Amino acid sequence: MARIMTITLNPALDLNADLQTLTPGQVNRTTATSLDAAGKGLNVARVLARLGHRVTVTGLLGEDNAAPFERLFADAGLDDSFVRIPGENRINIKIAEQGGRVTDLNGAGFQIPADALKCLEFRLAPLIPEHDVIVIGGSLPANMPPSAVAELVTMVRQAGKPVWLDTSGEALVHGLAATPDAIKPNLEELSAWAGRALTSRREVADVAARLQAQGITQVIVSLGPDGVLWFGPEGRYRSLPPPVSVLSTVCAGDTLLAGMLHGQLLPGEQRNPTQRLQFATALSAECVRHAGVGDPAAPDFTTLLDNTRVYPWPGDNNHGEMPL
Ligand SMILES: Nc1ncnc2c1ncn2[C@@H]1O[C@H](COP(=O)(O)OP(=O)(O)O)[C@@H](O)[C@H]1O
Ligand SMILES: O=P(O)(O)OC[C@H]1O[C@](O)(COP(=O)(O)O)[C@@H](O)[C@@H]1O
Repeated sequence: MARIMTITLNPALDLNADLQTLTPGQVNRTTATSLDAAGKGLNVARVLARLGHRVTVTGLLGEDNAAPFERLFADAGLDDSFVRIPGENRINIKIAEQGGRVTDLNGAGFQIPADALKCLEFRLAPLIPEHDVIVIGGSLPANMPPSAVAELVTMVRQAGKPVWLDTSGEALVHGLAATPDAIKPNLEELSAWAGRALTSRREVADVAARLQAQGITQVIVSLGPDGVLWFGPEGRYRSLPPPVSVLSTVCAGDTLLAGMLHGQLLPGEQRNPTQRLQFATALSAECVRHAGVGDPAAPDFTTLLDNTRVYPWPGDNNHGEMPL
């Protein structure tokens, strides 16, 4: 199995609260709550570790409430290379209603010391060559300039290693300019980058083609319950997960990215694109049935897999005009 390093610049404790229906401005009673160490790079790392990979987790970690993160590293078997900084990691609130709607309240994160990025780069320099792929995931701390993402993407590329990026907003704008190997925006994030709402497959395909022409080999666009549009080196594919009963969609995107990266790392003879997308999509559908990341060991995972559809999507017909 591969060695992967994930970078989380702004980790979070996810306060997951489940309830029937949220009534703003009222006292609401939850049916379940949990506080979990999270953040995009960490969630990706958890899935990859479950899939048998050796994973190093790094980034910046606030030392005042580091304990739940350190417990996760130990429990999930993740190699901890986080740079500790003064202060607290943020708390992100995730309100999951019975109907499947999730409301996210994501914090801005800690203020980082002036030398934090340099310290991290110093930590990363010897680690990057030891890993097969680097994943950069999530937002940036409030006072970190978005150009930091471009700096990190460039650092990995210059070391000759592939880099996968999952972020949003200005950090995505800067990160894309540095040409990562793969990205996994959802439709909203890609639309924000494109500067307009993308409402048809053709519009998404046009944006993906621009990114691929720039050198971003894989553009994985997630569409929530409508699955995935994948623009990769082997062609274009569309996947559709089976209907599942949704408890919380938090971590679905991170699970999808981890599943796609796992497929990429399989030995050559197992790297069938249809099966890889099918696996990653089914794993992300598994994820939304409960809190936390997707579980490939779920007892009915094979059924989910069998019921996940993947369609090659040739460019020479009018499918591009289809709504998403
Ligand atoms: N309601 C759902 N039912 C089944 N699968 C889902 C559902 N929501 C998300 N997924 C799966 O998880 C993937 C990622 O979800 P999405 O919400 O698009 O990402 P993000 O969490 O990054 O916004 C989707 O592409 C899909 O495969
Ligand atoms: O860094 P950001 O963009 O605020 O996102 C962090 C949040 O995203 C998550 O990683 C979940 O992401 P996905 O739902 O996209 O998989 C949460 O665990 C975390 O609270």
